[in-house]
This record gives sequence, C-alpha cells and structure tokens, in this order.
Amino acid sequence: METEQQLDTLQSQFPEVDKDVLLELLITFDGSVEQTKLMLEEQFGPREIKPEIKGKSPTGKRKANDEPCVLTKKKAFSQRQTSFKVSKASANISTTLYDKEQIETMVPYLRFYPNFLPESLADDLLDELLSKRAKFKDKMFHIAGNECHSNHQSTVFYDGDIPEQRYDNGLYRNSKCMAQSFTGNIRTAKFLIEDQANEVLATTKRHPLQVQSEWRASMCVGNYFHTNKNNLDWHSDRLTTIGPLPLICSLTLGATRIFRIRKQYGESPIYNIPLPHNSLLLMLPGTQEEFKHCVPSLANSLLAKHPRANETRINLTLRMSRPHLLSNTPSCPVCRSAMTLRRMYKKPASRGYYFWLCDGGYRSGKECPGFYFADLSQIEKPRAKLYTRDVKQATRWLAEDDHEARIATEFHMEDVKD
Ligand SMILES: O=C(O)CCC(=O)C(=O)O
Ligand SMILES: [Fe+2]
Repeated sequence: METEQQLDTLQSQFPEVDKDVLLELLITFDGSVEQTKLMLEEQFGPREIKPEIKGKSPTGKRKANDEPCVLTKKKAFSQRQTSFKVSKASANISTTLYDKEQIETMVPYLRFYPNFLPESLADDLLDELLSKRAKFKDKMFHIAGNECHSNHQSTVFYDGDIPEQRYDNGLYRNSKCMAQSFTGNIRTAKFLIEDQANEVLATTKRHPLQVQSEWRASMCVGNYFHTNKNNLDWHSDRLTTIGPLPLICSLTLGATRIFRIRKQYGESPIYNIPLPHNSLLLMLPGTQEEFKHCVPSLANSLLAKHPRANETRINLTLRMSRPHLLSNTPSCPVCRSAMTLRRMYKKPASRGYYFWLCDGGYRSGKECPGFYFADLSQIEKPRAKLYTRDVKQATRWLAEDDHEARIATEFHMEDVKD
C-alpha cells in the first residue's frame, strides 16, 4: 500500500489525529499500519477494523481480538529496500570538509580538534584498546522481527561502578557484551576531554533540558572497526540514558576513516568528515536531535592507514548519563518492558516532540505498540513522572533555525484534539 493510502486508512479511523502525527508514527513503526493502529488505539480507544486494512495491510490479515501482527521477514525486507531507495535518492550531494574551519562553519553543531591528546597518551590508548579486541562484541538487535548483528564491534566502559540497570544503545541487551570499567588511560583522556567540553559549553546558551551542572563523562562507548569493511549505519544516538540535548565527545584512534553527517529531515547535503588518529569531534547539544551520522564502508572511506593499527580504527564516544532519567524511565503500558526516548522529526507540525516507545521488540523481535509522549519538565528531579498521554503536556524542542516547524507549531495544537 502506498504511504498516502496508508495514511488515508489511518486518518479515516482516527480523524481526531493530525495527519502529520500519523505519518510520523507510521514511520516510527516501519510503515506498519497495524502497529501504528495498535498504538493509536492505546491512546484513543479501539476502532473498528475497516475492510481495506484487513485486505491490503502489509502485515497480512488480522481478526479483531487477535494478537498484534509481527511483520514477516520478506515484507520487512522489501520495506527496508524501499526506504533505502529513498535515502539513496536524497544522498546524491556530498561535500568533504577537511579542516576545523570548514567543519564548524558548515555544521555549527560540531567542534573539531585535530591532535587533541598528548601524542604519547593517544598512542598508549590505541595500543591498549588494540590489545582488548576480544572485549569488543557484535551488537545484536531486532528490526521488524528480524535478528540483526552490527558490522563492527562495540563495548561500553563505565566510570566507577557498572550500573545494575544497563540500558540503551543496543549494547547492553547483548549478553555477550560485558561492560568494563574505565582504565587509567581512558580516565586521563576523559579529564582532558571534559575540560574542552566545558570550555565550549560555557560559550553556548544552556537550554533547561540540558544537563545543568558541569559536563562529566560517566560512560564511554567504544567502537572497533577492524578493517575498512566494518561500518556503522546511519543513526542518531539513543537519548534514553543521556537525555535530550546531550553533548557527545568522540575520539578517533588508529586509521583515518570518513565520518558522515546529514540533517534528519529535508533536503540536506551529506558532509564527509575525515577523522584522523587522535582527533576529537564534539557533537554539541541538538546534534542527535537534528542530524544522523554514520561511518560508511565505501571503497574510498579509508583515507590513511595507521603505522601500528593498519586499517583498524577505534572510536571512543564519551557520554554523560542522567541517573534520574534512568530511574524514571516509564515501563510500557502494554507489555511492561522498558521504553526508549526518541524525538519526532519528519514533519514540521509534529517535529520536536519527545516520546517514549516500547523497546520490547528491539530486544525480542516481538513488536509492541506501547507509546507515551515524554514530559521532561521534571527531568532533574529524583522522582518524577516523565510521560503523558496528552500532547499538550509533551516536551518539545525545535532548533532555532527550524522556521518551518516553528510556523507549523501554532496550527498543530489546534489540530490534535483530545
Ligand atoms: O565511530 C564513530 O566515529 C562514530 C561512533 C558512533 O556514532 C556511536 O558510537 O554512536
Ligand atoms: Fe553515534
């Protein structure tokens, strides 16, 4: 079924929901009308199943009172092919940014520091991480019922105790992936990176949703790209433990590979940023909300081998988790699984709303439509309800230059009725 038809089907059953919101949800549920409908029924009450949904649904037939349908492998695959075609079509223009000035001018959410650490610390850190290769594991997750493995290996380092509740990013759901503690070299690097990060933050306006204290890295995701064939797909980093508007500091060690970044929505160019050994890239607050990034495995994406690491590139991304956010993460109203925090971005009228989505399917492959809007107004409180069913209570953040969505705001509140 074409997207327009899917939207019409949903709109006919949920006339009270704005079409832009329906589209956003349809995309969130990988194009599944059934899953979108189940989630909407959670919010707005059950609806009659219209014949067109039964007959033409991408997930096959469904009787009333049946268990939710799960996408078949074949269907999920063909849907992904479609979305791949779309992203390929808009991916034509790509520009390479070679130095600090070009990077920070073209993508003002980024800060770039070549040769950041003292040389001997960067080399020691690289050698130490190369020797720990066995600790880096495939990420494992499910998309629309299919088990998937990442094409590069990862691990997580924690500063201090490894928390009971390890969650987010797809890493902690993999039993093979044991978290590790910060080593001496990581801690030394962390202090230097924190100083740089806080210096930059001091020059920017702090949003109430951001961390209000000094920025301190409490965890670090390590990515191991053994050869140029190992890649990391387009994504924005999960917000569940690090919260909205996070700062993420990314240190590259070993081979020079291309890092790509593009806006989440609209006609955006793709920027290629070569990241050499010992370069630090800061992704400032708003980067995860507004952009996607990846490390592609193009033939020309390996720009320089490293004298000792050869083709291997190791990346450390330092992050600050927000403990109250973790302890106040809602559980799914449908299946009680933990939920992940995301932000809508596709359509101007709904862009910027944070929401919680059930994560059960990501881990088990059994999809669940659990959904809440996120109310992050109390995010700094130890005990707070961070979810709501009412879009008027939902937290929204829009980029200052997102005029399209800022104009759409006024209309949106009228459009979404109780
Ligand atoms: O390897 C990189 O440069 C990026 C890593 C990354 O995007 C991530 O860990 O989420
Ligand atoms: Fe990332």
